[in-house]
Amino acid sequence: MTPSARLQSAIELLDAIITAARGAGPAADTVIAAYFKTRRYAGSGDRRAIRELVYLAIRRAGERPENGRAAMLGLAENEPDLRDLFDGSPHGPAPIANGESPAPASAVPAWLAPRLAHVDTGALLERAPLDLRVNRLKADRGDVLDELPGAAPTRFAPSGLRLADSLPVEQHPLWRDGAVEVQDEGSQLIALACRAQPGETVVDLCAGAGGKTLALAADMGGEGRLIACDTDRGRLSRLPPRAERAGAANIETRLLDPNREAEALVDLLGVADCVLVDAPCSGTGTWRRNPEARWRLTPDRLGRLTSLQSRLLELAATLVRPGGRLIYAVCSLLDEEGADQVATFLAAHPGWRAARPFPAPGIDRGAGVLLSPSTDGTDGFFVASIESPC
Ligand SMILES: C[S@@+](CC[C@H](N)C(=O)[O-])C[C@H]1O[C@@H](n2cnc3c(N)ncnc32)[C@H](O)[C@@H]1O
Repeated sequence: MTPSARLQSAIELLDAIITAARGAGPAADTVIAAYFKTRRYAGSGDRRAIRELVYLAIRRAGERPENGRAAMLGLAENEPDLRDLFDGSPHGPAPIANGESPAPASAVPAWLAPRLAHVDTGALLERAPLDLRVNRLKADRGDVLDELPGAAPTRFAPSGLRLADSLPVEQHPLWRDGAVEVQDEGSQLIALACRAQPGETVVDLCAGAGGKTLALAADMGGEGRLIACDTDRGRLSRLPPRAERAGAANIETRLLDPNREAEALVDLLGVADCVLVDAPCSGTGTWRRNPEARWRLTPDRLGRLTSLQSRLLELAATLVRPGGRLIYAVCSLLDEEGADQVATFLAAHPGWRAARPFPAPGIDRGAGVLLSPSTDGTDGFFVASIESPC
């Protein structure tokens, strides 16, 4: 493909990504994969170059652009050579007309900027590293390090590794044997904040496909009860095969009915040593992995998420035994999803006490801790550890 044809493809892809973001459609990666499936003429070099252009344009625009062409005209402001590729050639984009407006550059949507004033938002858009968690049920970090040249131990998570280059992890024997899982160091630290012990009863209330459940299982040495819940059947169904690969035999999954979650949890009332609420959230802390998520968040959606988060926090509290632990986490840097939620909870529940979830890293924020790409090199998270009265 000519450079102009690549640019035109990137514009078409951006159009599809913008439409998907407007209507809660598929994520950018899914849109890109579907686009190339029907365009076999694009070779691997073309695909790489087009993808690169698409993500550069996405990262540059905090607000959802009008269309793909505006997004790309915006990128051409940073990279003037791109302007020459708007050349009207057979597969290239039409020449730039007088008065055409490029999408403005910004790190975050304007309505969110004041709420993220405490964050280095530029770092939220840098490329994310690839971290692995070594599964201690099957392997030892030192041994895995020997097999992965260029990997280094993570700074704070004791079972983590950071890879120097991206690697098709799922094709690696270490992954196939269950010795490693892909997991950001921040997520590893949240599992660590649970201080799950062998023999305990631990509930992972929003387990999804079980990323943190598997880390908890390793901390429990496979002993005790680990109940992984979620309302999303598809996500939860991905956990059992992962647990099998990881050699984690003590996980039970429980599908919850949205708005009737408590009905499936009656037997756990007041008995859990620890409940993890890894709540559904805006994902502002993971924008470096999903930069187009900035185009999807609206005040309405944020409002729905914060209501759900406070409901889940209340539900989780009913499951914790006297003296037990409630760990609340969101991959968001917004106070309304993090520190404010915990402050409201503590005000309504006298006797519950917050403690720092781990000695380092993170910056204290309200009753919890914020992890962020700029200060800790992890995805952005808020995490709080709250103990119930005895
Ligand atoms: C941040 S994700 C969890 C990620 C997961 N813990 C991990 O480490 O991979 C939040 C999860 O909450 C689930 N969820 C949404 N509403 C829920 C509800 N009412 N009760 C329980 N889980 C819910 C979503 O389906 C989603 O899987």
